[in-house]
Amino acid sequence: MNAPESATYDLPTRVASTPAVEVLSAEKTYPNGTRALMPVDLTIGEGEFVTLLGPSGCGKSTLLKMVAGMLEPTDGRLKVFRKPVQQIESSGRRMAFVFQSPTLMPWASVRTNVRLPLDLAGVPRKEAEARVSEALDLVGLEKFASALPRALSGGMQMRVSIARGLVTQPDLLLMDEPFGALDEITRHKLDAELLDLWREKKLTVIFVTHSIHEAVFLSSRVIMMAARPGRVVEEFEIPEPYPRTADFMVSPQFSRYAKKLQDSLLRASTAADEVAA
Ligand SMILES: Nc1ncnc2c1ncn2[C@@H]1O[C@H](COP(=O)(O)OP(=O)(O)OP(=O)(O)O)[C@@H](O)[C@H]1O
Repeated sequence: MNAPESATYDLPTRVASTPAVEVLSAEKTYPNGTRALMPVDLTIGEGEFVTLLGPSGCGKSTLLKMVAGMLEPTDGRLKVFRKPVQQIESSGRRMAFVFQSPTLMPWASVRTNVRLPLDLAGVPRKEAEARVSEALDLVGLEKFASALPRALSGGMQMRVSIARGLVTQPDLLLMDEPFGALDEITRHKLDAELLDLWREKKLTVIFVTHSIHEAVFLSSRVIMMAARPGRVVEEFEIPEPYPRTADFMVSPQFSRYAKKLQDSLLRASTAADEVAA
């Protein structure tokens, strides 16, 4: 992806001012009786980069899908840009969801795949094409607009998926382990590019991962969750300046944050085992 024009980052961390997402005692029990989430209270400010971290089954995806309005809470409420999720359009703001798998239409070109949300929304073709070109440019795939997905590497397919999210010009980007299936080097490259996009587009991001290192590298705040039943157990600020370069990853402070998260993850996993025993 292209670097933002100005690469000077002055913010130590984003200051949570206006809430972008408010989770108000929202909980979820699935129809089969699985208690996926105990009541969660969480406010995410505009411009934050928040990561949900925790052992398998702790409800990260469930929480993200409730924020997206793809799942109804069993009890409690969620607001996005001060409106109930279903009324986000009336706030004049938009959100996009990027899944772990790129889920591209294999028979359609990169350009057509990225245009899909605009076609579904009935955006006129000329405007849609211009926005697709801009989104492909942002993720560095403008030269591959006519290619079919199978001609692209896993990392490039994920970029297409991100472009498809960005084409709707979202204010809030929800990402469910988007780089989990990629090799370490590609993942790190996309992490760095995502931070550039976050900064350039002034996005609010909620990012699900299993990776402590990814969480430290990306986040202004990490929410630690535990399983059985799923719940939020701790949260951590990562008040380090952006951009976060490769040097940050080998710094003593990076190791300190990683150790804190590792200890917390261990506590979260042990808590689940004790509940299960
Ligand atoms: N549609 C569903 N019906 C019933 N139970 C579900 C459903 N989706 C998820 N669950 C259960 O809810 C709990 C939370 O699942 P969820 O996928 O939200 O966790 P997660 O933290 O995202 O897990 P992972 O890290 O493995 O992706 C798990 O016990 C899971 O098996």
